[in-house]
Order: sequence, then structure tokens, then C-alpha cells
Amino acid sequence: MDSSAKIITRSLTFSYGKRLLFGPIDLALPENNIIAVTGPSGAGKSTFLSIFNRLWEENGTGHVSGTVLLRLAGTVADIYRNDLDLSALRRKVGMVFQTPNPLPMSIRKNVAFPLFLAGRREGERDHLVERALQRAHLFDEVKDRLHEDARNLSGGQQQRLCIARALMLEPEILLLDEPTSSLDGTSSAGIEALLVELRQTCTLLMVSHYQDQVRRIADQVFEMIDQNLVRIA
Ligand SMILES: Nc1ncnc2c1ncn2[C@@H]1O[C@H](COP(=O)(O)OP(=O)(O)OP(=O)(O)O)[C@@H](O)[C@H]1O
Repeated sequence: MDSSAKIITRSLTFSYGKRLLFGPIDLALPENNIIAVTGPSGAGKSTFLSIFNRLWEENGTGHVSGTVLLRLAGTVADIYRNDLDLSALRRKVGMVFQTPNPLPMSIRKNVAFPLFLAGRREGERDHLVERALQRAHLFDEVKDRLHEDARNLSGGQQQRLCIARALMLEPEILLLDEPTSSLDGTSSAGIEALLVELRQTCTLLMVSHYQDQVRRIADQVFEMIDQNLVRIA
């Protein structure tokens, strides 16, 4: 096994019923990289991302075979073993979606929400909220309106809020599904710069349709095509 890899798949396949969506896929992806996945619509890119936090299981359909290993907190774990703690996995593997999805609550409560779910004390939260907002380059814009409804923020601000929320529990891997596709050029550029910074502390696995974006920021580029994942850059 490649002991330095952060994400390893062996003979990974995914099917819906009798339909093979992709695989077998063998990968060894390094940490602190931005790894981009492109490919035609419907090829299975979003499903591929959802393998790594087991989010696809929430749909109740689909089937994974093969092995998926993640090196988390220095230890290689098979994330499909029976006794895996799914909540712990999802704390270490954060996710950001195509459309920003703030919860119907204040900016502060949105960012603090993962702490609330993790049962962290109220007293600890303000400092951590500020830090996450700083990391997402949003703090200066919202510091005077932390108690306002997060849904009043602009699209780009909402996406940075969602990134701040995803960063709250210090994930080691961040899954990003078309994180800029609902944003204008200026907001997209801000998010891209942020992702490049986050590479220092996270491994980023990102689906993107934008070839120019992928060329600008990704360390490795794969294309999901003909049921396979092929490295193209
Ligand atoms: N729960 C499900 N049951 C059956 N088929 C599904 C389910 N979820 C997704 N699919 C199918 O799997 C295929 C891959 O979907 P997926 O969203 O992963 O593709 P994608 O490459 O991300 O597409 P896009 O670029 O359009 O977002 C699609 O044909 C989709 O209809």
C-alpha cells in the first residue's frame, strides 16, 4: 500500500440495481492536494464524491464494492467496515454542495451548528465560529450581523458560510461538488483562492465542469468517462 496516500480505492465499483455506474477504480491520492473530477453530465461524479462520506447511503439505493481506505488522524481506516463510526467519519470528511445550503437560522448559528451536533459547550462556540469565518474570508463582512438570518447573504457569501461550517470540525478531507457553479465570476474567484489556501490543511476532492478553473487550481485532474476515472492532468 502507498503509505503516504490520503485516499485509496481498490477495485471500487458503484451500481444502482443492475446498472454499473463506474468502476473498477484503483486510486492513491496524496494529501494536501486539490484533486478535480470532471466529465459529462450523468457520468457519476457526484455519486463518486458521496462514496467518501457514505452520503449515497442516505438514498437507500445503490451498492459499493471494493475497498475505500482513508488515512485519518494518521491511521488508515476502511470506511466501509461494519463497525465504522459514521458520525466520526463525517466530522473528518466535510462536504460543500453546488448550491449554498444555509440553514434557516442566524449566521452564527449556521457556522456553530456542527459544534451543536457534536455536543460542544456553548461557551466554546463563539471563538471557534470567528476562527472558521476568518478562514473562509467572511468574518470582516459579517462580524456586525452575526445574528441576522444567513439566507440574506449574497450567493458568494452563503457559499463561504457553508465552507466555514464545513471547516468547523477541522476536516482532513473536503468534498466539493461544483462549489462555484451557482456563483458569479468575482465570487468564484474568491472561492478558488480560498480552496488553494485550504489545501495547506485539507485534501480537497472537487467536482468541477470548469476546465479553466480545474487547470488553475487542481494538482491532479481526472475525467469520469465510460464508467472509469482516467487521469488527464
Ligand atoms: N438514487 C438513485 N437511484 C438510481 N439512479 C441514480 C440515483 N442517484 C443518481 N442516479 C443516477 O446515477 C447517474 C449519475 O448521477 P451523478 O449525479 O452522480 O452524475 P454526475 O456526473 O454528477 O452528473 P452532473 O454533472 O449532471 O451533476 C445518473 O444517471 C443518475 O440518474
